[in-house]
Amino acid sequence: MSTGLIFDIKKYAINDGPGIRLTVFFKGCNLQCKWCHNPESMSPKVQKMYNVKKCIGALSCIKNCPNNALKMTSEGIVTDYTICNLCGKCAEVCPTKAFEMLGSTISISDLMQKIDNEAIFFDQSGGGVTFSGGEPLMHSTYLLEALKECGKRMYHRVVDTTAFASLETVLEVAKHTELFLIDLKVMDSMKHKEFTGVSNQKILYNIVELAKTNCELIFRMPLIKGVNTSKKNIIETAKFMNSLEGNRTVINLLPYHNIAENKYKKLGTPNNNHVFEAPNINEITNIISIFKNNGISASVGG
Ligand SMILES: C[S@@+](CC[C@H](N)C(=O)[O-])C[C@H]1O[C@@H](n2cnc3c(N)ncnc32)[C@H](O)[C@@H]1O
Ligand code: SF4
Ligand code: SF4
Repeated sequence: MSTGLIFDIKKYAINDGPGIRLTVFFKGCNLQCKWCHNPESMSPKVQKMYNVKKCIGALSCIKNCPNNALKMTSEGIVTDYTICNLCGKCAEVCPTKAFEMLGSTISISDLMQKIDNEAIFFDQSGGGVTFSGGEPLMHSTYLLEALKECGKRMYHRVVDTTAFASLETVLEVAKHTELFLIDLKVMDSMKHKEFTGVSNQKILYNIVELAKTNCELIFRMPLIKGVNTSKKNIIETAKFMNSLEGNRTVINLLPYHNIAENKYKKLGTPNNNHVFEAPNINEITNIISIFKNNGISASVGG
């Protein structure tokens, strides 16, 4: 049985598909979006987060570190990552959880136990399980095992993905998924590469093929001023959606927010000095009507 690196499991999620859901967040992403609100999901390795505001100077972390990797400074505890082996012993003893380890492996049977515990909410609300991240398709062996187990129990399955994987993987996962949530981040491939680290050619090709299956597809677009809010990009997005097989005409708009600002600081990775902005309400209304005029039903949220 495989194991997956997971950084969070969120109960009672209501924005990751229909009904009340349990969302499993994988750690590791093959895109590196400059606006990502889950920076703790980007690295495929276990990480350590330090919140200086929670640190009361108990120093139990320093005493418990087997490698002498911690030092008290005027700016709080500093880790020497050349000797820290991410064993987590500092986080274990920290009384205020100023240190937090990000990412742990979990067996399929343990994961299924957590999912089964929430099943009562799925039945009552028309919900189910969502696999998100990070990028779930980076963990395809584990993901497929989990999807198959959920399928045996008739749980509704959503995969929240970039579709940046081999077509073979995407189509195999599609056999065990009811609904895909997929971003159309920006249609211009150079811009896509500039802001996410990869071109969108493979993504768009995979979506064309995915649309030929019976899976439901809901598109999402993080709305970021100056990146993807131009009339040209909205029309190109609508044109692409209209070219797909099946009725693929729904897009959820997610206005940019910077709730992750603090997380970037705690991870010690300031967000590349990029300052992003969401469009204002008038601009969003205009985007929705451009979509509408081009046959696409767009709304905020989801
Ligand atoms: C964190 S991603 C995980 C799934 C997958 N990696 C993806 O990008 O589609 C989940 C959703 O959050 C959105 N998102 C990420 N950062 C955001 C931000 N700062 N503001 C608004 N939406 C954001 C993404 O566009 C995506 O629709
Ligand atoms: S993770 Fe382990 S090695 Fe690293 S600072 Fe904490 S206790 Fe020391
Ligand atoms: S693809 Fe998704 S998880 Fe990965 S960096 Fe972009 S928004 Fe974050």
